[in-house]
Amino acid sequence: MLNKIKIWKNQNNSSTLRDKIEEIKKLPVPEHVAIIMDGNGRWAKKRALPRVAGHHEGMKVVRKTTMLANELGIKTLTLYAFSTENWKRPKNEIDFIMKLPEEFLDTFLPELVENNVQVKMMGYKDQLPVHTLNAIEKAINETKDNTGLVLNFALNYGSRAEIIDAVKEVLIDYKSGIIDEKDLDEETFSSYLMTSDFSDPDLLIRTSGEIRLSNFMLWQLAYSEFWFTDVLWPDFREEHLLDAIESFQKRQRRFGGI
Ligand SMILES: CCc1cc(N2CCCCCC2)n2ncc(-c3ccc(F)cc3)c2n1
Repeated sequence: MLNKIKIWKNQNNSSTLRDKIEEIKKLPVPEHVAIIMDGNGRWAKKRALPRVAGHHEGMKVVRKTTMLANELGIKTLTLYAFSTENWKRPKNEIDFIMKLPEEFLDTFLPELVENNVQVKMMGYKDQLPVHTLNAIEKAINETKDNTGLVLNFALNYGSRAEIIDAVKEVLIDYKSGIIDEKDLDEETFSSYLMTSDFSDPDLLIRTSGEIRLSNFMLWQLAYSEFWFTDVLWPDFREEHLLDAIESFQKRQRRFGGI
């Protein structure tokens, strides 16, 4: 009997989820969604597991979130996977995290290719382990002609460093006569950032109840809608992404106007 109830509930949940997806698809979805995937360590701690168990569980959620974002027609999904500040963590945790891209791609790259997903990365590559970078660059190369969702991983990324480096590049171009001060506007400055190929995020999602940006896309998020949830990233499910997008669709964005 209990088994039959579980089957009925699962069937019911999946039809509810399917209904909600169809409802969401009737209205414009955010073109660019950015997610700060927070709460992995706390998820593990709640279960008396090592922190790395939370990161591993969080990796599985990346796949399901990516597949749903692709199905909804979202153009770009940027995931904050490792910040420039994360190097302060214990070495064993960093070593584990730096193996996750290989594990993820070994398992899911065929599915990403099959679903027309394009993998990209933004961040400071020089400090990443070679094995991590090789795996990511292989995926970038194998998906470069795909035209579906752009899955953009922010790895060893820090927004203030990104802005400082952009200013340095502007100064170099100014001294070389490539640009003049009258040329420098928001659009021109944006072209010097790591996100020059992307539109600004329309929606930022942050999990685990933290309400701060943590040095993530500070320039690019100027006009983005924010959606915060107490849900820990390893517990983030399709319905949470749908809730965030439904909230976005109900908001009227004014970009400073009335
Ligand atoms: C190297 C930092 C890191 C951390 C991480 N975590 C740990 C923290 C956040 C939660 C998700 C799991 N994941 N999960 C997938 C990737 C990944 C990155 C690039 C790529 F091409 C394919 C997969 C990943 N990368």
